Amino acid sequence: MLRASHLLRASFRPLARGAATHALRRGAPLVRNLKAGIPSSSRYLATVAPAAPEEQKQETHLPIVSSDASQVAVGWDPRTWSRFHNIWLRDHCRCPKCFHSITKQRLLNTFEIPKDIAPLHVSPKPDGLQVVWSSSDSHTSLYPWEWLKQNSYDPPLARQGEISDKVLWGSKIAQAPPTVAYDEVMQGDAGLFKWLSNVDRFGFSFITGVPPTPEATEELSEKIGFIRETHYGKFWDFTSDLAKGDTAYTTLALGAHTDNTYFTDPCGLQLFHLLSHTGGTGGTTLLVDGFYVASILKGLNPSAYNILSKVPVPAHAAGEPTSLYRPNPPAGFSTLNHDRWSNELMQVRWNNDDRSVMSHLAPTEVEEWYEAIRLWNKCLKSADSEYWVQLQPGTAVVVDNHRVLHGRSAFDGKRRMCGAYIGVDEYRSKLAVLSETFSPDSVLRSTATLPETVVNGRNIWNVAL
Ligand SMILES: C[N+](C)(C)CCCC[C@H](N)C(=O)O
Ligand SMILES: O=C(O)CCC(=O)C(=O)O
Repeated sequence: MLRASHLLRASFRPLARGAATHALRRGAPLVRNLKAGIPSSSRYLATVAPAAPEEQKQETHLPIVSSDASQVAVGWDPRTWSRFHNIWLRDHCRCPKCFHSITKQRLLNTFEIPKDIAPLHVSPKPDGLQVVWSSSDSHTSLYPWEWLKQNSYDPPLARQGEISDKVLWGSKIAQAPPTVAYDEVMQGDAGLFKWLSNVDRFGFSFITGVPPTPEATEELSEKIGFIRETHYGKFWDFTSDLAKGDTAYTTLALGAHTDNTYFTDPCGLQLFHLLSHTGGTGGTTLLVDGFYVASILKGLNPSAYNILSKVPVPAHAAGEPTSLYRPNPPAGFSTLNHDRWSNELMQVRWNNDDRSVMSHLAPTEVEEWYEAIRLWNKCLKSADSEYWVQLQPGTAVVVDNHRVLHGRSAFDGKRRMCGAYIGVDEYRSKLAVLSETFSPDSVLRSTATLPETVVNGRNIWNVAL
């Protein structure tokens, strides 16, 4: 049954023929907004009923909205419509009855929403799409325009043209490596945001001016989030004494690798700070951007890229008598792991020393898999990929262990390194919290002043919720 509130002979039909299209006013002209600075998606807009002369200066431009028995359509411009299912909109109501504004948890019982839920009517308001539901209480919901745009799924709009601000790099990063000053980080959140923004964009960052002590380095690590304790301890201060059953505790060279491939959930960040190196040489640090190398491999040999994206690699940490780590599932995870939704490369997992028996390869896969990792290794070790840097006491480095591989050259003499792991969720949570303040997105900016919206310091329309 159609709930026609108004019908406008629209020049386009966003929903099934005959859908009720909310007419701002019969014949309301569809005008090209010539004002400079109007975002492209809102260049063509229906103008709210022509205002009386004295109100002309306060024109409000709103999308056109339509609804039918199953969906609501929002016309951003004549060629760009989003369609939201009624059940989806009702489920995502964030009024105080449906959504706990402090805890940011759903109060609404999703399963009591009638399957045939539909609007009594929809109308475009300056603050967003208003829906009055045909429920006994005529429940009313408001959805901010920018939130609808960010969460549009038919079609997806938020990712269109979204350019990842990740900077892929090779050896030339040596000319201007991402760096922040310790004092800036310790002074406050702005410096911490700059540091973590470096890591988000480049996959690593140096921190200069760090007091060359384990205590100062531990305190710095904890600015990001609580340290992730493992069988190597919490904050580590290590040297080449095999204090732990791992080659990191020797003088051996370590090829480019990511840590914790034997964990189901490898740590997110790894912080290193060289405290001293006396009576010897070597121990130079190696950094390689796994995302950069993967992009090279994908161009050079897509088949090898696909094999590394498909074949799971088992791994173990078995050097400590009291622990024997393997990931779950034991077959492990592929070397290149992608976001199932965007298909974007999200994680590199690679440590050939910690790799276990490849007992699950199909016979036809064996030779092509070895060929693929041979090419992968060749790309990792190319002069164009490797960034060698000699750490000094006072300069720490933090590495995104899901993206950047690290290693070191062999060394002799007495070398003391300290550092810590930080969980990937702790890192991403801290960056998200800082971003709310230092780089709010269009949804946060456009809804910040709406009533009952920023509660307990957090905007209920945060796209992370
Ligand atoms: C960082 N710390 C020195 C504590 C331990 C290093 C462990 C290295 C291990 N082979 C891995 O790849 O995870
Ligand atoms: O000793 C170093 O410089 C790095 C050691 C290492 O790769 C690790 O601990 O994972």
